[in-house]
Amino acid sequence: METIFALASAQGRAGVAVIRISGPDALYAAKTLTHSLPNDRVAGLRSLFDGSGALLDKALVLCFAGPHSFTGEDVVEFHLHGSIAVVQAVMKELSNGSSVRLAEPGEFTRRALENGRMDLAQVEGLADLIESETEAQRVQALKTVSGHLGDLVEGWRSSLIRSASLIEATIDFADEDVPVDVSPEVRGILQSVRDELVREIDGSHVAERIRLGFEVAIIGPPNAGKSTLLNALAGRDVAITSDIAGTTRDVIEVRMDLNGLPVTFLDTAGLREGQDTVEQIGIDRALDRAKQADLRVVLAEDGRDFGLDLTDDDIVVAPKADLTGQGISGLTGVGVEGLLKSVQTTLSKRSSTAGLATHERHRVAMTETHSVLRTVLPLIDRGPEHYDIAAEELRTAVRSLEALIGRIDVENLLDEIFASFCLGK
Ligand SMILES: Nc1nc2c(ncn2[C@@H]2O[C@H](COP(=O)(O)OP(=O)(O)OP(=O)(O)O)[C@@H](O)[C@H]2O)c(=O)[nH]1
Ligand SMILES: [K+]
Ligand SMILES: [Mg+2]
Repeated sequence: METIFALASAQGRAGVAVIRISGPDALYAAKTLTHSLPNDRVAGLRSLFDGSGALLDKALVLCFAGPHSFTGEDVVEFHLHGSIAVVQAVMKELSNGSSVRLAEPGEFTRRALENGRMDLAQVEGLADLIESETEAQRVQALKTVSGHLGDLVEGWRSSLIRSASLIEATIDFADEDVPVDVSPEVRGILQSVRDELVREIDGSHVAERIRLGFEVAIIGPPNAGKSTLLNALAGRDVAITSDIAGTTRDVIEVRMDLNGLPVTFLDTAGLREGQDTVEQIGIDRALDRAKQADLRVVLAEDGRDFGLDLTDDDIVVAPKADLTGQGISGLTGVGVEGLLKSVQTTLSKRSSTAGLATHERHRVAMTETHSVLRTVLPLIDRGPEHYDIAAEELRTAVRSLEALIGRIDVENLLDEIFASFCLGK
């Protein structure tokens, strides 16, 4: 195993910059610069020297002997002065050593996974935590990093293995006069796994929205004031507004943090019979995005739904309240605060149903498992002559769950997952 190093903190000027070294030669490589190392897990101030004995920086040095480290290997961290030149000098000195090389993006985490320090869902959670921009995203990602999903899946996995073993034992003793009837126990176990799967599959949709952000589409007829409203929501001039009907054509997105919830507001083309091809394309896009959005804000007086099958949660509000005395006005700001409140209330109510699974990959694996259980449960009811095939099906489901937490079939997933990691993680 090669020893790797990388800047673990962000590029550029900062109070502190952290360089991390991991691998069998980590302690040796660090000692080449510091001449002496502090005790394991105790921070020590050290001078760092280059090969000719010139001072590179004074740094806080931390050693973590494997396997009790992030990667599971020997790890050393240099907490340097956060200067571009200092980081460059120390990186250069490390590169000069023959025993270490620069890490690839995500390589530290990859080693943590390979050494069993994290499961695959935790790795995804870590990537999400690094990406997190709002409070709800932080809280959710931290839950994933803590391994709650892995624990749940491990529980399902052992339940399925136990069920398979129970029915396999019955097959082996099928010749005996009075084989024990395992079906009540197996049925009980499988039903409870099935119910938990349903709950988690349901909850994964909202969890995924929290991870990626909710979308709220502003729609309505031309000149209703949609772009003006978007600008008021954003607090800056994002979209072009004018008294010309059909001003907006592309969908314009503004990301916001609504009291911890990640929400993207979409300004869209005014809905009418398009006057030209380009406007019509914009209108088609508007309808498309409005359909896919988590919530719609309809800026219209007459309660038209534009063929969108509005839900109870969708908000219909009259425009230009300053002229009519009711509704909302992007121009004066009347009702804008209230709109943000009701969007937030609706989405945070929805968020409370979020489950532990946060990625489509999780949902696919759980759905596969669920569909196996739907096949297996009737087989159990139909009696021991069907146990053979039931046990085989259960083994398939076990493999889906193992793939979810990365016990098997990880290789093809890793590159994709780690592609999103930054250098030094
Ligand atoms: N009095 C008043 N005028 C408004 C209000 N909101 C927008 N307007 C005006 O209405 C006109 C249209 O506003 P836009 O924001 O461009 O309307 P839009 O719905 O985005 O229009 P399209 O993009 O063409 O569909 C502009 O002249 C705005 O200044 C409002 O709350 N009150
Ligand atoms: K307009
Ligand atoms: Mg507009």
